[in-house]
This record gives sequence, structure tokens and C-alpha cells, in this order.
Amino acid sequence: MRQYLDLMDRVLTTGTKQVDRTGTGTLSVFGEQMRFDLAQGFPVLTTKQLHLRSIIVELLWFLRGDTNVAWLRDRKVSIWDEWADEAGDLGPVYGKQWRDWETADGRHIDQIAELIDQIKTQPASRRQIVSAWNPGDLHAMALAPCHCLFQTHVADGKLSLQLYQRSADIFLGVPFNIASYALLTHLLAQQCGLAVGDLVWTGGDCHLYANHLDQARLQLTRDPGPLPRLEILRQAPSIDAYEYEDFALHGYEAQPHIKAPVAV
Ligand SMILES: Nc1nc(=O)c2c([nH]1)NC[C@@H]1CN(c3ccc(C(=O)N[C@@H](CCC(=O)O)C(=O)O)cc3)CN21
Ligand SMILES: O=c1ccn([C@H]2C[C@H](O)[C@@H](COP(=O)(O)O)O2)c(=O)[nH]1
Repeated sequence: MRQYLDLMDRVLTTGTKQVDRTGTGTLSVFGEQMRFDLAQGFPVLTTKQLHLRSIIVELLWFLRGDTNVAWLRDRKVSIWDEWADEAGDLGPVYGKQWRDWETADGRHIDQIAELIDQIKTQPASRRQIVSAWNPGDLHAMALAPCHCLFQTHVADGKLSLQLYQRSADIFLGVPFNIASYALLTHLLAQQCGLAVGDLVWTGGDCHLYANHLDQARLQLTRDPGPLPRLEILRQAPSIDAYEYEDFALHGYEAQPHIKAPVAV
């Protein structure tokens, strides 16, 4: 994960000071890219311990089409709690847009099912896109989508995926986002009978919050270790039928966790 540390270092040393929506203040750089060959290991940070259960459960929750935090809370995942209303609702966020995008003429589009169908039947298609950025629904969302669009690509029997993340909390959010989309690539590849290729992460506003700078500097003193390997223990009958227990990460050895407050 040297790419990640290099990006963190660039934001720290060349970032511009910004006054952001949360009032915390950031250092920010615009337009960055990282590439991870998923055959070389599962891209999870080794320079701080990551809470993988939160990441896996959150992805399964998106894939269920769920937008209420109750299912996450039942599984002891609290990362969305700050944004939910009294009923636990977040509005039409990722799960809704991925699985049930509503069009002006009353149709319901399951973008994930259509994506899988397209990968299987038209692997050379350049239109394998899923968007969470639905301008008509933004006003009703607790938070506008950060990882707002992704595209897949098939070549040589391998599935690659590129994510566009318009706003990237480098210390807290990005390690989650990289691992989450790596897992999504593995799931899509398994469902389509393909091997995994590259995960390409593209970021818009890449920022370090002012109250994450010491934590970032500490992390930059650490050397990354070898990446673990993901094993999917069974092939679920459909992409929304995986469970947390279906995954095993072998050889994940990380340095101690580094705590940081999340900007709301
Ligand atoms: N400012 C901000 N950064 C984000 O990364 C972020 C948001 N807001 N809002 C929506 C989601 C929620 N996500 C989050 C929220 C909290 C953590 C967090 O606190 N992570 C802790 C561990 C917490 C846990 O797993 O229980 C960490 O140290 O990684 C991570 C991602 C990603 N998103
Ligand atoms: O998956 C996610 C979700 C959110 N973030 C971060 C990026 C920003 O720091 C905030 C969102 O604030 P905006 O004002 O809407 O940009 O959350 C992330 O990194 N990853």
C-alpha cells in the first residue's frame, strides 16, 4: 500500500488549506489515482489496523439495497450512525441507487443486476457503469455519494474496476473505500466466472482533515508489510446473498490502530 502512503504524503506536503463543509478544515489536492493489482494481494492497510468487519458488512448492506442503519447496528457496525435520522434512515443513498434507481417515467433500475448481466453477455462493452450520483435524489440523501460512480472492464478473463470518488477523506474513508471496492471486484468476478484484475482508484478532492495530521505523520513513519490474501469460502447464488462468514483474510498483519475523529 505504498501508493496510499505516497498520496497521503503528497496531500500533507503540497495540499492547499480549505474551509470545508464540516468546519474542521482540510489540506486538499485535486485529482489523484492509485492502481492495485488484485492478484498481488488484497489491498488493505498494514500500516494501521483496519476494522474489516465494518467494511465487509457495509458492502453487503449496499448490495442488499438497504439504506437504513438498523441492519448495520444489528451487526455492531456504527460507521453510518452519525448521519441517520431518528428512524435510522439515510434517504436514497448507495443501496437505493445501486439496486432500485427510479426514473422519471416510473421505471425501477437494478444497476447491479444489469451490470452483472452486461459483464456476462457483453464483456467488451464500454458501458459497464454504476452510478450512485442521482441529481434528482441528492436533496433527500443524508450525505451526497462520495464514491459516486464505478466502471468495470473485462480483458484476458480478468475483471478490473475503476472507482471515481469525488471527495476523499484520506485518513479515515479512503482505506475503507479501497478495501470495499476490492471486495466488490472479487464478488463481481466470482459471480461472472472471471479472475480479478486491477482496482483503479480515482479521487477528486483528496483531503486530510486538520485533526488527522498528527495521525497521518505517525502513519508515514511506518513501513508497509505484505498484503493479505482474500478467500471467498463459497460462491453465493447471487451477489446479494453473501454473508460476513463467507470471507477469510489470510495473513493480515497490521501495525497498531490509530484513532481519529470523524468529521460530520
Ligand atoms: N468525514 C467523513 N469521512 C468518511 O470517511 C465518511 C463520512 N464522513 N461519512 C460517511 C461515511 C462513513 N464512513 C466512515 C465513517 C467512520 C469511519 C471510522 O470512524 N473509522 C474508524 C473505525 C470505526 C469502526 O470501524 O467502527 C477507523 O479508525 O477506521 C470510517 C468510515 C465513510 N464515510
Ligand atoms: O465513503 C466515503 C464517504 C465519505 N467520505 C468523506 C469525504 C468527505 O470528507 C466527507 C463527505 O463530505 P462532503 O462535503 O459531502 O464532500 O466524507 C469518504 O472519504 N468516503
